[in-house]
Amino acid sequence: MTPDGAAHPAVTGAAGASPGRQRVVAVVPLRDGSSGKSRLATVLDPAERSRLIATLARHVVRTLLASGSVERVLVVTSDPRFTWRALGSLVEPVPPPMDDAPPTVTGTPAGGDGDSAEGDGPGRLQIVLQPASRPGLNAALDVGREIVASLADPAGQGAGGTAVRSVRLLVAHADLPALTTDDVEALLAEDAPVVVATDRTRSGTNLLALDAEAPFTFRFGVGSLEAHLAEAELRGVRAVVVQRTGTAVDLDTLDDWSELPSDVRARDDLADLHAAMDRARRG
Ligand SMILES: Nc1nc2c(ncn2[C@@H]2O[C@H](COP(=O)(O)OP(=O)(O)OP(=O)(O)O)[C@@H](O)[C@H]2O)c(=O)[nH]1
Ligand SMILES: C=C(OP(=O)(O)O)C(=O)O
Repeated sequence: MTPDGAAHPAVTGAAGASPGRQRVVAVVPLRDGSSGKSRLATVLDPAERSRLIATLARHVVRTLLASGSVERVLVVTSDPRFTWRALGSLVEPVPPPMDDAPPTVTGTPAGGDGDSAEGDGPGRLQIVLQPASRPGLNAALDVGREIVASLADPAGQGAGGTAVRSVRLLVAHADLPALTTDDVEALLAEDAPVVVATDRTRSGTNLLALDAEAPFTFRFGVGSLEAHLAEAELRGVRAVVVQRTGTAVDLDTLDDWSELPSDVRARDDLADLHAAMDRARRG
């Protein structure tokens, strides 16, 4: 793995987007509270896996909400009840609308821990139902992207008539225990239309930044780093690859647990899983 802070241009070409004045909306896919972390099923019982899914998602969403550049966070899930239970402590609930608006649950960040930015409006966190008719990770992200694209100002004008470019979409997986606000800001500061934050084996994609309205097919799954770079090339846009500790380390396997920085492994929110993981790791 490369040292923190090192970003690695992988593909170069035409001038890229400058993130300058773009609004940024994060989309976090979170399938449910039971089927995920299946590669840890031999180590953790179902209740522990569910707790791990919730803990990791809380960390990622809290980090995104605390990142100064992120305007709002949409969590796309097929289990809004679990997701609300997992994330509700991060926000002051705002009652969902009574009319036939889309099935979202919104809230504004809870104060008290210094995480919420000044001037937060209602609905900085939205929980979005992934319809059963659109299953899978890539489809979940399409659902999120459609909502994000609808937030773009069609006239290209922000408050006070200043020019505002289209919305920047930041996809972030919900299982990145070492993600920091510095990681998020570093990714968003990359000057390229497509930014891929790869995993520690340099094969997958843990985060992806791109313009919400740019034509681009999500290709998450096995070998998604190469697939996303190929997709960018196909679309004729420049892509850069970023690999930082906080963006690279997800938590799918026992090996991932071993690769976590020791301060992350020791964190309070992972404490109750520590014993189970370490026991399994020792065999
Ligand atoms: N909404 C939604 N999220 C998904 C779906 N599949 C995966 N995800 C999320 O995408 C992220 C990356 O998924 P994986 O790395 O496969 O994680 P996982 O499903 O928890 O783990 P495994 O069971 O080991 O595959 C996690 O935040 C998942 O919750 C899906 O079909 N719908
Ligand atoms: C879905 C992906 O991640 P994971 O390997 O964590 O399943 C991916 O990298 O595209």
